[in-house]
Amino acid sequence: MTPGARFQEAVALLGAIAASDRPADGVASAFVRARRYMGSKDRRAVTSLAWGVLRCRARLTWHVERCDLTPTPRSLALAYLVVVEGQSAATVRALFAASPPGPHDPSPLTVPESGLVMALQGKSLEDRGMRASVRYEVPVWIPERLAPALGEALHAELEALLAEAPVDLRVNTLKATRDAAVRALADEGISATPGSLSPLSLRLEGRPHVAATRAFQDGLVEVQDEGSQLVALMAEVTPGMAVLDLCAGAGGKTLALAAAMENKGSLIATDVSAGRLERARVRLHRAGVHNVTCRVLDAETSRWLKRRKGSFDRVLIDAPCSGTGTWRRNPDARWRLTPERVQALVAEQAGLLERGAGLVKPGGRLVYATCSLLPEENEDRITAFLSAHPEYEPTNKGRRLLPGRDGTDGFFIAVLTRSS
Ligand SMILES: C[S@@+](CC[C@H](N)C(=O)[O-])C[C@H]1O[C@@H](n2cnc3c(N)ncnc32)[C@H](O)[C@@H]1O
Repeated sequence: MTPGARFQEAVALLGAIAASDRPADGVASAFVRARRYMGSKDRRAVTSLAWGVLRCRARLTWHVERCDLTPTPRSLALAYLVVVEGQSAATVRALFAASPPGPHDPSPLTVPESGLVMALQGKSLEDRGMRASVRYEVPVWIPERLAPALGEALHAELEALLAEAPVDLRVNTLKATRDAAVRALADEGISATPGSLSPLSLRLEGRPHVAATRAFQDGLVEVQDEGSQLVALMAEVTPGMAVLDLCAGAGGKTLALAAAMENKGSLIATDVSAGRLERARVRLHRAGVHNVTCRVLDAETSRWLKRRKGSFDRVLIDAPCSGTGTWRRNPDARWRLTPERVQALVAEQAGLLERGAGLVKPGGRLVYATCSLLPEENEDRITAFLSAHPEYEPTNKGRRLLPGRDGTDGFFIAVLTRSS
């Protein structure tokens, strides 16, 4: 494909992402699958331009609007080429110069677009005139909602959310030690160094294709953010316990809990999503886990759970949340979050805490976690829960993990012990 055609496909991909309410990576996969004429280099170029634009969409929008143009996928991509990649006006014009244009080439530059390309020459992405929400690429209501929790760290943490997340692995202690996993990865040309927060974590150099390695396929390692590993560690499960992972999803924490339990005792993994639990089953099999029962939460499972009141040593609620702590990974997720959605999530979280509370046995613990940075999903939920549940005492009222300070995704983890 010509460079112009790649530009045109990136614009089409951005349009498809904007028109869909599905996550951008899913839209992108379907987009490239439907275009067999794209080779692997074309795909990389197209998605890398589209992702680049998404990562600085608010700042590019600011620049485009200052030039009196409407921000569209095409005007934003043009602005990206000039402001972020520093392309000259002549190089940009050359993308549109195919004569005659091929079927995948872009339509000629319009006069206002040429003006935009000229006006942006030499400009940098950031500008003192941008307000915080533009500068940090977040919805306008976000900075003031995060300020009470982050205080002076607000700007540094918003900045950290703009960076790309590193690739972290958790070593599966059912199959390997951390040293053995490092050696196995090194044999496959992957360099990994121990993380500093979790004794099981490895941080990889670069972004290798982990799923293609023997170490991964043999279940020695799983991809998991170090913060996510800490959630499972803070549950302090031991072999032989009865544990419920109420919102198990695709099993990230379940896997870590099962390894800590050394495959002994009972671990029930429930979720409302059958598809996610199916993915969990595949991962549990690869990891050599055999003390887990996966159950889709339907009316029957709910009745079954009710009969298990007061019977678990640990109940983990890895709650559905805004995911604000994971924005490094999903450049478009931040633009899909609304205050109304947060409100709905808060109600779900309160409901899940109520449900989990009754299932813990006296002396057992309820572990509540989110990958959110918003106080209403975190500290506020725990305060409200504790005031309604005198039978619970905080063992840890809430530990926060922050991308800037801790180098992990943003997390909140509270551990509450049932006294009676
Ligand atoms: C943060 S994700 C869980 C991630 C998972 N624990 C992991 O480590 O991979 C939240 C999960 O909660 C599930 N969920 C949403 N509402 C639920 C409910 N009422 N009961 C149980 N699970 C629910 C979602 O389907 C989603 O998989």
